[in-house]
Amino acid sequence: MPAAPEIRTLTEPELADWIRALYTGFLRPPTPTPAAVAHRAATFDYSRTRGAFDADRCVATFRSFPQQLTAVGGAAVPADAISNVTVSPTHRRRGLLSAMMTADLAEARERGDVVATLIASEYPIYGRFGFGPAAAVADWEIDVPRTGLDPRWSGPDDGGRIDLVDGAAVRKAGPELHERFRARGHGAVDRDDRWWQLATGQVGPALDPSWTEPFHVLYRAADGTVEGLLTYRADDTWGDAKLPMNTATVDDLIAVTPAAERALWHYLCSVDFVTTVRTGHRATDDLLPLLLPNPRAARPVTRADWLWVRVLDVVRALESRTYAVPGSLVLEIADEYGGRRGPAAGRYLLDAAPDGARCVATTRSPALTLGAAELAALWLGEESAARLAALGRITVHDPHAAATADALFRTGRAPWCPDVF
Ligand SMILES: CC(=O)SCCNC(=O)CCNC(=O)[C@H](O)C(C)(C)COP(=O)(O)OP(=O)(O)OC[C@H]1O[C@@H](n2cnc3c(N)ncnc32)[C@H](O)[C@@H]1OP(=O)(O)O
Repeated sequence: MPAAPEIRTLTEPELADWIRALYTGFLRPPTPTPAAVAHRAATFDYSRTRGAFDADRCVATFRSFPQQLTAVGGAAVPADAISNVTVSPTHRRRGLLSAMMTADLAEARERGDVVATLIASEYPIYGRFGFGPAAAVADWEIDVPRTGLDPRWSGPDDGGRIDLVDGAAVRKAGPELHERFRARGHGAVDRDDRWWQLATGQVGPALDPSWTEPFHVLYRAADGTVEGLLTYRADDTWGDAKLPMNTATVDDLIAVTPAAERALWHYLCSVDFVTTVRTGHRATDDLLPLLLPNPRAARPVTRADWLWVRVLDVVRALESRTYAVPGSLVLEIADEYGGRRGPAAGRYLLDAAPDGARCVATTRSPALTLGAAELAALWLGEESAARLAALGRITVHDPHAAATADALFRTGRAPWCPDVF
């Protein structure tokens, strides 16, 4: 029987081999370019980058980094963001992911992170570790000629203006705009400098020779404040009868006012030649379809789980968000994975009010018993307790408790994480 692969953190000389394993797991051409290695070398925290090594070959990858996740009400909570998870096909289903995850989550809890986050490649992987789908996304395809929008539109009529700008202008205005955006949207995560460099091509061409420059547009309100950013690409498709049939695809559209959101969508649907708009991943309750005079012109093409959350510290997670109405609830959280007690396990009394909440361990009888994954699905307002109870995933001890939980936890707008990480 060959020795089990050794799981440990990385040293810099092993990075190229680690990236090769990463590309292998994601079915990308395996050998990284020197630029890709150099870029990651400059941005990685090796103490949070794990690999599994069989003899001298890296056969599994796992990385985490610090992140700020916006809770309901706008507070940023420290999150352990998990990414780059792969196990090579030669070593699958031997527990390598489980071992790397267990080690990372233990460190995150120790560090004081409130939650762990990830974007799951496939639904069945992470529930077993206490992650729950916490913010879904939806994509629409807009049939532009059917939207009912005025085809003679030539810009916002609200005093604002739209400007095409270059990547340098986006790197200047984008981060501050995004800070305002994420402070008002639960489910959003922070973006570092590297995010803006990648989005604007400062490092893109070196990392990926097929990278092409997108179009960037800023919306400024009448007083000059930047309130929205749109980044999009377009193809070059023409029909047989010399009719333009171009598709514009959104890379990023963030706005801090409905006026900016409305103007940016209207702008994109007004670009000459563009007959189809692909929206990219939006909030499931995005304003978009209803911004169009004919909402059916926006055909839903995707609705899927996106951001997954794992609560590591129940007290701080519940105290960090706001609640629409006052109320109290005793929750029993059943949390076990890999045969051990998980960090969310316990019985908690939540005393919630619109201006804050208090959560303490309690011995009182629970109103609801739920798993860590279900707690995550409720925490950002994504899921309904009544629905989880109907599915048998929440045990209801008090007949009013599911309704109370929904009154407390649900939010007027759906959570949304526009980013992939
Ligand atoms: C945040 C991100 O980076 S998402 C990207 C995740 N990576 C990928 O999808 C790339 C392709 N897939 C892979 O690399 C691997 O299959 C991984 C990482 C998903 C799983 O790694 P493994 O080492 O095989 O997982 P491990 O052996 O620890 O499995 C633990 C349990 O999860 C189950 N499991 C693991 N992966 C899957 C899956 N894709 N679908 C269903 N069940 C799964 C296993 O069957 C096992 O179940 P058991 O305990 O009941 O026996």
